[in-house]
Amino acid sequence: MTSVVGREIARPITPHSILVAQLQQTLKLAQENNIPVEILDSLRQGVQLAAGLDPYLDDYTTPESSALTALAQKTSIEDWSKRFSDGETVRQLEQEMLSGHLEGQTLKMFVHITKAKRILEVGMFTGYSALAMAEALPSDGQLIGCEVDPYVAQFAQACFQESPHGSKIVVEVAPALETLHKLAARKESFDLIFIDADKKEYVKYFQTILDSNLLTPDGLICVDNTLLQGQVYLPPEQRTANGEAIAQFNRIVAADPRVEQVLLPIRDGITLIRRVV
Ligand SMILES: C[S@@+](CC[C@H](N)C(=O)[O-])C[C@H]1O[C@@H](n2cnc3c(N)ncnc32)[C@H](O)[C@@H]1O
Repeated sequence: MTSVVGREIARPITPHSILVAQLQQTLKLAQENNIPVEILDSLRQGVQLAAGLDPYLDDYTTPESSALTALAQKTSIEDWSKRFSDGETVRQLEQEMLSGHLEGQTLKMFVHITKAKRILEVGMFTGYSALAMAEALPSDGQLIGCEVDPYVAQFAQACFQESPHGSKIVVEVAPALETLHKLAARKESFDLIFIDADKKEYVKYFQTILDSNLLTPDGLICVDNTLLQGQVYLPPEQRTANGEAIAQFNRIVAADPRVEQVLLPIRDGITLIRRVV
């Protein structure tokens, strides 16, 4: 489990972990008040069922490599707020951005299943998902990672050097849309594309990828955070700007006749998209 190593425990940022925290708070309130024992028992069972899921998924998913554990640990002890206030990062980054064990192993499995040789990652942060996917690439495979922040790109590259798979990763430091257009102009294409950068630009990434043939004919697009903490199905007035952007992205993908998609409730939601026409 990568979310609890290091200096600080990551705050809940998935619909399920937010639900667990909410249920635990409700149970605490119920215990402090004069609640009938049947209601308390029922609530306790609900908390047990919900709180046991994520640790169980972690326990029965293949462990991450030692290089990934080290990367996650290094990410969790970094003082991201200070890096931002000191002007070292161009935006406020946070350890919760790192996808982690379950999602990393899921992506790695997709690379094995699709036999991808060329991967594009849009939004790399400290490189956890990039390295997880690179571990599944053949020795002549390549992953291009798009990252806008030079500090975190360098942080990731230092971690890649500690892994025998790091040499498969090439980092492009620039706004992702610029990199997508540059790659399209060079007629490059990818078997697997992982989208995980600016939520407000997801629609543009998706449309650029399809319109510019950046995806190979049998290629797979994986999109992260498509549940956005549950905001996409909560009442619209409870959505942040990112929640609204993802709700709109999901509607646009669902209405696009060029693709078929499935939204998996893994972590904060991963949508798999393939081109059909
Ligand atoms: C959620 S994090 C990526 C997490 C990473 N994929 C992982 O699984 O550990 C998003 C990253 O996208 C980067 N980003 C945000 N907007 C971007 C843009 N327009 N172009 C490139 N990178 C961007 C951020 O700097 C951040 O590092």
